[in-house]
Amino acid sequence: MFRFVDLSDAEVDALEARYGPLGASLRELVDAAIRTNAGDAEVRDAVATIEALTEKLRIDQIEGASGVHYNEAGRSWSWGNAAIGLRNAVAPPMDVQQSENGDTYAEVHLGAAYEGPPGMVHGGVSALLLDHLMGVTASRMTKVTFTGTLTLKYRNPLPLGRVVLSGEVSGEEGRKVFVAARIEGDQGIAVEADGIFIVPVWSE
Ligand SMILES: CCCCCCCC/C=C\CCCCCCCC(=O)SCCNC(=O)CCNC(=O)[C@H](O)C(C)(C)COP(=O)(O)OP(=O)(O)OC[C@H]1O[C@@H](n2cnc3c(N)ncnc32)[C@H](O)[C@@H]1OP(=O)(O)O
Repeated sequence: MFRFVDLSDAEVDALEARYGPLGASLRELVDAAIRTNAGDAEVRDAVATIEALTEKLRIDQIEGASGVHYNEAGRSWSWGNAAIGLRNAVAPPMDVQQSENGDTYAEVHLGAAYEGPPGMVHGGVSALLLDHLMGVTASRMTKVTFTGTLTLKYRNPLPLGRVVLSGEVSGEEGRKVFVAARIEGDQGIAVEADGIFIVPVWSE
């Protein structure tokens, strides 16, 4: 489930330098596909080019999904993750910063690919990003935690653009870690979240 890989941090950096630009250019492609006004011929040509690229990448593939990896130094990476995956065009990708006291913070730009109501961030996208940031907050990247219960209050619409997430542990009780978090845009707090994250019995 969490796979140990015998790679140094420098080797992981080199792989990220190879695949990071691939994810970034795919995100550009997604945005361009949503916003293009190109005509029939241009779009047909684009489809053929994309299909050729897909075939090129299919030549050598892993079995199944990307998984969550960690190395000797305690670094963890999950390049397919829906919220933070470097190689996943679906992921913004969010970069979660953790301060020494464990509080978390992330600044994310959400463009056209994350729209729900017109010009606003999709509520499920807010939930996705909060869930992940809160999972990191609960785990402190030192223990496995799964989302048990997530409660969200959508207080105000969240315009597309720059958003800021923050979270902190609000309590602990046995294998339960309580986390509070929020997401805000330029007009203030849009979503408030409370979560109960559980250290699964099998991970102890
Ligand atoms: C090798 C080490 C490497 C470490 C490196 C770390 C790297 C970290 C990497 C990445 C950071 C994290 C980023 C992740 C972010 C994404 C988060 C997600 O999307 S998670 C996916 C969605 N969630 C699920 O799929 C859960 C599905 N449910 C389950 O698997 C189980 O139900 C689970 C684990 C939640 C509980 O199972 P039980 O058997 O362990 O727990 P029981 O013994 O029943 O309960 C323990 C206590 O928890 C409460 N509890 C149980 N389930 C609860 C729930 N759903 N809500 C609230 N409380 C619950 C119970 O009432 C009990 O509390 P009482 O001790 O009696 O006070």
